[in-house]
Amino acid sequence: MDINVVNSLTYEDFVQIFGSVVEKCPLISAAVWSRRPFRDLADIETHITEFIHNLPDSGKEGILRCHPDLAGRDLQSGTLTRESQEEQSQAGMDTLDSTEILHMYRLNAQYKERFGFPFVICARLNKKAEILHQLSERLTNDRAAERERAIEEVKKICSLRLRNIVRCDIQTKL
Ligand SMILES: NC(=O)NC1NC(=O)NC1=O
Repeated sequence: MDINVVNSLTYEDFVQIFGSVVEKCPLISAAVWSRRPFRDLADIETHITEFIHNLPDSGKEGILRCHPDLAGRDLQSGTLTRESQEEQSQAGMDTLDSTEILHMYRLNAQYKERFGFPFVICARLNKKAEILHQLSERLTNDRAAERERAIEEVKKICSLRLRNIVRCDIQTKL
């Protein structure tokens, strides 16, 4: 989709199309719509990032809680969003054997117990081994550092989801 087309979308259409760029948080695109006209994809991304940055810690943690576990119950029962399903399968989360699923489940539970929100990582930029490594390593962070770390991952997920929607001429490194 061209940026001029994005700028001409009604509020309803914009939220319909961009509502999932941050998992289960259509409120963010609803808020960002009022910042039109956008110069380009990077401009939309900047407004989303700003919105998230300005949230209180409870709001940031709320965003994290909207994310499904990696290789969790939603994946097993086929109730992930389309975006999350694609991302988790790209990272090989849908082909784990039962030992790996159990390992992941235990680490996810430990992480949630420690921080009060689920472990979030950009699955499209990481393979199985790296995800497990990060999950163990990030468990040792303190809560504030980990909240910020996880929000950085949300931004990467969002950036890749946006690029699936809006035509982008410039390749920036994530
Ligand atoms: N928990 C978690 O990281 N979930 C996700 N990561 C990602 O790239 N898509 C997701 O749904």
